[in-house]
Amino acid sequence: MSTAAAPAQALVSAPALRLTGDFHHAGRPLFSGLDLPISASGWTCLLGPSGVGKSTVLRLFAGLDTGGTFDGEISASDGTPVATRIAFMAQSDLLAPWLDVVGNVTLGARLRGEAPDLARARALIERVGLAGHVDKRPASLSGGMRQRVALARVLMEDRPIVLLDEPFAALDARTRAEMQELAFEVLEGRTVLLVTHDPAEAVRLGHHLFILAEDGLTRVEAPASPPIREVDASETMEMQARLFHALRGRPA
Ligand SMILES: Nc1ncnc2c1ncn2[C@@H]1O[C@H](COP(=O)(O)OP(=O)(O)OP(=O)(O)O)[C@@H](O)[C@H]1O
Repeated sequence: MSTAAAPAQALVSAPALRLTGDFHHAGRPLFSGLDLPISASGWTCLLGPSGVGKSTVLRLFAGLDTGGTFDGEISASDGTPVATRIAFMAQSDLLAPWLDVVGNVTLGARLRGEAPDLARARALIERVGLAGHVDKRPASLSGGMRQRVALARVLMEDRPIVLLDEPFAALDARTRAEMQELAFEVLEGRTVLLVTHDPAEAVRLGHHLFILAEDGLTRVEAPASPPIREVDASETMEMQARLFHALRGRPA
């Protein structure tokens, strides 16, 4: 097993989270009376139509600007602040164009004034399949390669709470499956909130599944077997079909 699979340090326990409340953009409600529980030390997947507010939910957890007004509460089961314990991978890769792959993967440590763990960074870069590209800048990488740099960067952070906004969306099918497996392995024990449009991905990775729609939040029962699940297992495929129907507004 690669060294990248192991946490950089002993994991501080990962809390459960909860977001409750209302959110408005320019006086218009985006969601009202939302109550989203995120279980400790597992993967919660959030699906739903474009523009319904999934990224906004992630940004609220991360304490980032949303351009709107939130009237509610974000809490952790251990009673300590959430935003300072988060690693966040946004929908756009947000790579620094002047840094090479190693520089981008170790950016968090550098910004905090810490010495980056270069061995761990290089191991993660190898695990995301970019060992031959360490000296390249983002402009000379494909979209899928840039997304893998951003994935390595968020895995490098080794935080108890990890927010992922469509982290595998730019990847081809094979690489996507491999990166799902890598993320699931490296993030073992973390509290993970994954936003995805892909029912197959949600069913493969999720301990808990939610659909956020214009009329509110719906919990969809995940398969009984624990993730990470085989793509072609019958219960995975059956659940994927049910989730797909639920996303189309039909009974799950
Ligand atoms: N900074 C902003 N200022 C004004 N409106 C915004 C801002 N950011 C998002 N919105 C609006 O808020 C709504 C929710 O956006 P959000 O990105 O959270 O949706 P989403 O469910 O993640 O969508 P997608 O699946 O397409 O990524 C959208 O209608 C969007 O137009």
